[in-house]
Order: sequence, then structure tokens, then C-alpha cells
Amino acid sequence: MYLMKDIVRDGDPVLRKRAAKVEFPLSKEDQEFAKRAMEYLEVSQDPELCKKYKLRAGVGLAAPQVGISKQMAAVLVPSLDEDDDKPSFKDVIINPVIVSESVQYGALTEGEGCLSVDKDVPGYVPRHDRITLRYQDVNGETHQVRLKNYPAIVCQHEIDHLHGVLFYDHINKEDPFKAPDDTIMIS
Ligand SMILES: O=C(O)C[C@@H](Cc1ccccc1)[C@H](O)SCc1ccccc1
Ligand code: NI
Repeated sequence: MYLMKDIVRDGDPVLRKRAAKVEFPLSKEDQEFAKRAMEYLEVSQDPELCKKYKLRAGVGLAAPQVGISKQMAAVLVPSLDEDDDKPSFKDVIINPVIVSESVQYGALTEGEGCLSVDKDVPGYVPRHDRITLRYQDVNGETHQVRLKNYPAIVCQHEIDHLHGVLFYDHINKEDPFKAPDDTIMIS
């Protein structure tokens, strides 16, 4: 499993590169990332284990964030209603492509953070509220899923990492809390 020491921080050029496409069958290194990244997310979302391993909670972890410039990201988005323990989205997305996206924006009301960015950067991060995502899983199977609101926001944050984009690149410099007026605000 990865620890915070394995996470590359803003300033490292790997976070600003466009990551390379992943070939199948996965190499040992790629399989290792998939396993360790999903483990990180699961452990980080367990309050006890999160404290024990001194992790920052995460709902996504992209390969460039551990220095691997390849198009892979683990995503584990818990369902928003606590009692339903089935995640709203859980998979390792490989060579992801957003094949269609809503004109309407969505943004988290609390703004965003990033495991690779230690400073708080306040402001709304306008993203597409709904997306159709095509990706391959660790077995090379192609999936096409429609996501909206929180899971859509998380996948766009992770896919940005594969294109060398960080969340604060999207924040309006003049007025950080300005968002297009029909933006869906997600809490
Ligand atoms: O740095 C990362 O990629 C992981 C981020 C993903 C993220 C997605 C959407 C919006 C904000 C961040 C971490 O999950 S940041 C910590 C966190 C944990 C739980 C919920 C939201 C953010
Ligand atoms: Ni991030």
C-alpha cells in the first residue's frame, strides 16, 4: 500500500506531464499500482486505519501522483447515503476517455483538495456535471459508464492528473467563488 511519503507533491514535473497510454496485458509494475492505489483509498476511508497509517483520506489516486506517468487512476467514491455501503463508483480506470459531457457545470460547494497539493486553495472548481466515461479495467475489459455529480467530479479530477492538470488550474483567478450561473452546486 502507498503511504503519504510515496505521494509526489506539486512542483514535481511528473504532475504536469501528459501520462502515457497503458499497454495490455498489464506489466507487473502496472498491476502493482492498481492494487496498492485501491488499497490506499480503502485504508484512507477507514477512520481507524487512516489515523494508524497517517494518511490523508482520498477518493481517487492517479498514477502520476506516485511518480508513474501512465494513464491509470484508482477511484473509490463512497455512496453519499452512509447506510448504503456499496460505493457509488469503484474501479481502476485505465486509458480513460470522456466520450461526452454535459454543457451544464457541477462544482463541490467546499471546493477541492488534492493529495499532491499540501496548501489549501479556496474556490469553486467548475467541472461537467454529467459525463460518459469510457475506460479499460485491469483485465483490459472496456467499460462505458454515465456518471453525474460527485462521482463525475472525482473522475474528472483524476483524469486531469493524467493530462498534467491540477484542480486549482480551473479556479477563477479574479473571483475564486464565481461559477457559471447554472452550475449545480454539490455538497
Ligand atoms: O488528489 C487526488 O487526486 C485525490 C483527491 C481527489 C478529489 C476528487 C474530487 C474533489 C476533491 C478531491 C482526494 O480525494 S482529496 C481528499 C478528499 C477526500 C474525500 C472527499 C473529497 C476529497
Ligand atoms: Ni488530486
